[in-house]
Amino acid sequence: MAINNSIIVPAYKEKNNIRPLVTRIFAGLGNEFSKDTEVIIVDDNSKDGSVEEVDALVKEGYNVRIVVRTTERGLSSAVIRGFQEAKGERLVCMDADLQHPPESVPDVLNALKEASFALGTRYAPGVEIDKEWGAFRRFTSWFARLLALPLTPASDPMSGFFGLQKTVFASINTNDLDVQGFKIALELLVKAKLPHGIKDVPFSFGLREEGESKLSNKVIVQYLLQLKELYIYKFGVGTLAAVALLLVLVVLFLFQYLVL
Ligand SMILES: Nc1nc2c(ncn2[C@@H]2O[C@H](COP(=O)(O)OP(=O)(O)O[C@H]3O[C@H](CO)[C@@H](O)[C@H](O)[C@@H]3O)[C@@H](O)[C@H]2O)c(=O)[nH]1
Ligand SMILES: [Mg+2]
Repeated sequence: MAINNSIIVPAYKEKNNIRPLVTRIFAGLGNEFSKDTEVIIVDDNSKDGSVEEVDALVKEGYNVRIVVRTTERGLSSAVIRGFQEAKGERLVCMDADLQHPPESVPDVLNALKEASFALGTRYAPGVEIDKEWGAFRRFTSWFARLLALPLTPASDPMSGFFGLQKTVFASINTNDLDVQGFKIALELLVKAKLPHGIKDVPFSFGLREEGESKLSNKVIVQYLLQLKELYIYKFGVGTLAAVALLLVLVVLFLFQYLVL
């Protein structure tokens, strides 16, 4: 049967999460989607048994494959690679560590029946947000969203759980995308043409139980640099404004070193 849906999972040292992730995705897909969906794991040479785990799942009949990159690293570029490998007309991106509920994948696929972009959002009525987060993490998350507000009206542009139509992805020149860092959804929301708009898919961001987060200070700096690029891309900001923005970014950079 032809594949209509591709679930792309960037993964680095996620061996223990791969089995529960893949089995829960397919269990959640139900009759409508399970036959025409593939899962593509894009692994950056973890060498932790992830390849063997995927081989075992393939033998059990799951439509999953793993792309191992040996010369590149990084979440966003891994997602782009997965989109390029995908056979489906509907593309979904989600993390390997089960923080994005596999059972919500059908909601993303259903949203893509109408919308160009389906955005998993942690900021919607009735959604539980990050119960374990302290005040400072909540503040930085809120502030990071505030900085992105002039770029996109999307409710959660920092989300790593989203979907888009293959035609939307095909209309972008991937060389125009900044693939440093974690925020590939933001990049796509600003640069892609979305003729049928964005549909929110509320979800509760779970806790990582296996493995470790790869979020680092470097990722925060990459986000700030990405914002600067996107402001210039969108507004063609003049020199003065760009310098002002840079100053803000430098202050923020120092701020997170002083406070963290
Ligand atoms: N291939 C590859 N995968 C990576 C890399 N770095 C991280 N990943 C994978 O990307 C996913 C997210 O990484 P985490 O380390 O779990 O990130 P996080 O701090 O939980 O961040 C998540 O939440 C953010 C919102 O708070 C999101 O903005 C972000 O995109 C991500 O979904 C995981 O599946 C992880 O294995 C990399 O260099 N290469
Ligand atoms: Mg995580």
